[in-house]
Amino acid sequence: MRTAYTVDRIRAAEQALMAQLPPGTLMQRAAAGLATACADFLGGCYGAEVVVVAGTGDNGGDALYAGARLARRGARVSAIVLDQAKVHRGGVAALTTAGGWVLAPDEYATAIAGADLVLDGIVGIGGKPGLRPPADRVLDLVEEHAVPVVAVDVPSGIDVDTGETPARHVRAELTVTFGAHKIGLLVDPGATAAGLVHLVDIGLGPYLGEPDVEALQADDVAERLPEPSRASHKYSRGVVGVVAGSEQYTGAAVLAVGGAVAGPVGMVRYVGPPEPTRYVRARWPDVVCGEGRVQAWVVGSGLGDDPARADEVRRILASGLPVLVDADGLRHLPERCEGPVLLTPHEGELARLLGVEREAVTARRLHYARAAAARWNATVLLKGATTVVAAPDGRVRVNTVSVPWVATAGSGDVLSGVCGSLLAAGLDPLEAGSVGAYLHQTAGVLASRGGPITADDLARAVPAAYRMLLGGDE
Ligand SMILES: NC(=O)C1=CN([C@@H]2O[C@H](COP(=O)(O)OP(=O)(O)OC[C@H]3O[C@@H](n4cnc5c(N)ncnc54)[C@H](OP(=O)(O)O)[C@@H]3O)[C@@H](O)[C@H]2O)[C@@H](O)CC1
Ligand SMILES: [K+]
Repeated sequence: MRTAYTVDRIRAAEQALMAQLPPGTLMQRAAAGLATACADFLGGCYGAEVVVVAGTGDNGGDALYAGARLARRGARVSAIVLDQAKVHRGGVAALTTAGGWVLAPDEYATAIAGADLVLDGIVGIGGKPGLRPPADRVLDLVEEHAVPVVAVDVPSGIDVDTGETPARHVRAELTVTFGAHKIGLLVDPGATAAGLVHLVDIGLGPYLGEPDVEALQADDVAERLPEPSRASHKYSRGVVGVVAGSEQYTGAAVLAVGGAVAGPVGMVRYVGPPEPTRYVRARWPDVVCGEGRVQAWVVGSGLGDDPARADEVRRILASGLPVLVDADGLRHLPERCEGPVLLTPHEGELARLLGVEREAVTARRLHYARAAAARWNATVLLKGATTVVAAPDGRVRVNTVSVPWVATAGSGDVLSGVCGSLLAAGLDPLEAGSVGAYLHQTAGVLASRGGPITADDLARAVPAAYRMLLGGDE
């Protein structure tokens, strides 16, 4: 499990650990891990040109001490000190002793133009979003010359607790973070700004407590994927009912059912008008068409605006059974949901639900997913490159496995079927949403292999992804 914490929790853990250790120990642990990660990034230190950009806090200190270590290994390391009066003195002394030097402002452009790597030590967890002068002018030069950036702890300028980027910020290829993941490294747009994230263990673990945000990894997903036992039969494995598609949108029915049959349930029921029913029957002979008992429902994709289907959605939502509500179904939510409900909007749908602009949701994904979960008393899975799943009790999971080719028409219909199948097999909405999102993206990896895919390819790849995660044969 990848776990992320608020800045306050990380600060508290840092205080508790620091009380046990000689002063400066944590900064040296951080700098050592950072220097090793930079050396790996560069593919060796000797002769590499490194520019450290050091702000006024300990983040700058980490960067300067790491610069000193790289200089001792043969790199040519210079530093841009953003404020001479407030810079970490020990860090500057260590760098100059190791053979590095501090640049004068008229040397910045030439040094950055010739750099193999820029180390972003402008601000860390003490930073407010945005960059102040002269950091913004230095970033102009870095971007103009397209120099790769390794961010120290966080990419400077992001909102560390939310991943929001309301103002100018660094875009890193690699972020080397200390002690624990910060929420802003896992949630977009901050996650994208961070690039790859490498965690350096500095010993905070025992002091951190419960995480604020979690991201499942392959072994966590494998533990949660339902598997039948020898005693299982089709009903005990779970039955999922799918209410999707219409005369106009027949594909939504086929794709949502395709996701559902690829999941762990023993049986799928489809309930819909004649035309999509014909398509579903032709494609999935194992699917039972018509009403009957189920353990969970998937409702919503491609329903159109038939009032009878809207009533059906309301009736299902009032049944108390676990329900996944997607797309058109989201227009028929009650004032507050009762029972286990998983809503799966994309950003535009969530914006409509909450009465805000789509851009606002893009900018504040975690905030609006949490707000909707609290508002409707339901778990909200906000689709996107880093999927956010927020439960009404405040727990949050994000999915960081992301394949851009998965963003294709009908992909969400497949996801709804997969997650609904997991709900019917007994997972609660937070588990079904987070496991389903991981499974869906893993299917995307297998189907795409670096090229374009259709939603149908995705559904067909789900069983192989399931098998792979369970450790079965390829
Ligand atoms: N936690 C741990 O266990 C460990 C933490 N360690 C390291 O310590 C780092 C935290 O250090 P920190 O507390 O000194 O704060 P930091 O982020 O360097 O910057 C604060 C300074 O920046 C300024 N400033 C603020 N916003 C700004 C902006 N937008 N643009 C420009 N400037 C801005 C602000 O100035 P002020 O607003 O006060 O004028 C303040 O002086 C942490 O990220 C990690 O790298 C490791 O060494 C070891 C273990
Ligand atoms: K930084």
